[in-house]
Amino acid sequence: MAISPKTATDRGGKTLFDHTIVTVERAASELRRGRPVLAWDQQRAVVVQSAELLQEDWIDGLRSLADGEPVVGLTYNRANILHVLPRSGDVALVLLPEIMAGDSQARVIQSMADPDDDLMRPLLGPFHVAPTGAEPMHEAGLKLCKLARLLPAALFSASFDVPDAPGWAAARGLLSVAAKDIMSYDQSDAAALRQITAAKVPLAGAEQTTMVAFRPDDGGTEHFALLIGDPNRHDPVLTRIHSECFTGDLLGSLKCDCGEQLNGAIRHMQDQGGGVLLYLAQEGRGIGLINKLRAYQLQDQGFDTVDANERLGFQSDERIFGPAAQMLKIMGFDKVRLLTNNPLKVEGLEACGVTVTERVKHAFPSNAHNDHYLKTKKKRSGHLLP
Ligand SMILES: Nc1nc2c(ncn2[C@@H]2O[C@H](COP(=O)(O)OP(=O)(O)OP(=O)(O)O)[C@@H](O)[C@H]2O)c(=O)[nH]1
Ligand SMILES: [Zn+2]
Repeated sequence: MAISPKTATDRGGKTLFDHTIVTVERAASELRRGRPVLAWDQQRAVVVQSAELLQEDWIDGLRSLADGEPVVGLTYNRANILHVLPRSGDVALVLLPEIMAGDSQARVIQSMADPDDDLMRPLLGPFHVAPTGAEPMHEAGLKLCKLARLLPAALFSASFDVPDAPGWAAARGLLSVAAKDIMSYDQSDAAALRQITAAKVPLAGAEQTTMVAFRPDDGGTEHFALLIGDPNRHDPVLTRIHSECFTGDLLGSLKCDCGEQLNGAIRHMQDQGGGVLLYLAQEGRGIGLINKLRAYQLQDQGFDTVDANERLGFQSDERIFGPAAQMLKIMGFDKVRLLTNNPLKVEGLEACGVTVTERVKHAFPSNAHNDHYLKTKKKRSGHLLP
């Protein structure tokens, strides 16, 4: 169905022809399909391709699109593991490595991205950093990989001057996206959240519960809130920001404390006469379920939860709190008593304009499987745990 200009400008005063979020979402989906996209900044551009999904013929494909050799882009954390460092900033551009007879270049590039192979290929390298430093499009390219829930590593064409990047891309059947739109995506996606619907969902132990659904106008990430009881809007509301954990929340995994924290928060709110549970679609501290399972695989090899994330090329925590703050504001809450052991959640929420009047501790006894995880949270991530 075509969208008439009237409909397009009708939704909360925003225009659907402001393509920012739509374009970033589409570009992320292209990467997930193993397709390249063009990232541009001012008059410069690079073609970006996810490293983990790379196929051999695309290396020549990138050579044919831009003069010069492609380079592999890695975050500081991943580059550090491979003993290369960025020339500046957080992105290392690495020359295509020599390959041994019988190996494929795409396979070696995948191994540079994916630590699953670190033990199988301990002699990978040495790697050499490219003579030119990263440009804004490279940083944006890696951010786009993260938004696509892929490993943050990419094959980039040589960068080049281009007066009309969208036109250049369209002529070659590629999607183009501005680096600045990728970098501001998190804020725009959160700011565009709208309440879509709300319905009663009686929970065992909290029968007066309403589930409220939020979605950005332009098709980005959906988040949910549970209103337990009917908390009043004038006093600070008992609140839990809970990041999605499929394994802990749904499957009852003993590897983390999420399931207990989720059910414990609902019980606590019921006992206290009401509260708000914000259920954020930020699985695995924002890296996605597949990457969390990769992190678990590394933990099976002996790395702790922080080192595992970093070995994958991520920060130890990739979450953002804009969506949580936005949902609270839309529902009419501006002051909270936050159920958490994590000081970063308090800071994150306050930075987004919500007052945290009190941190309410939210700890549960450990078990044989999550004891080390909880100790790591206390020791390395500053969690206020007993
Ligand atoms: N990357 C990664 N994510 C994990 C791991 N274990 C649990 N998670 C994720 O961590 C998040 C836990 O979120 P929360 O319980 O809301 O937050 P928290 O930082 O532990 O802080 P609290 O409010 O004190 O519970 C969920 O998204 C889980 O999926 C892990 O080993 N690696
Ligand atoms: Zn969990």
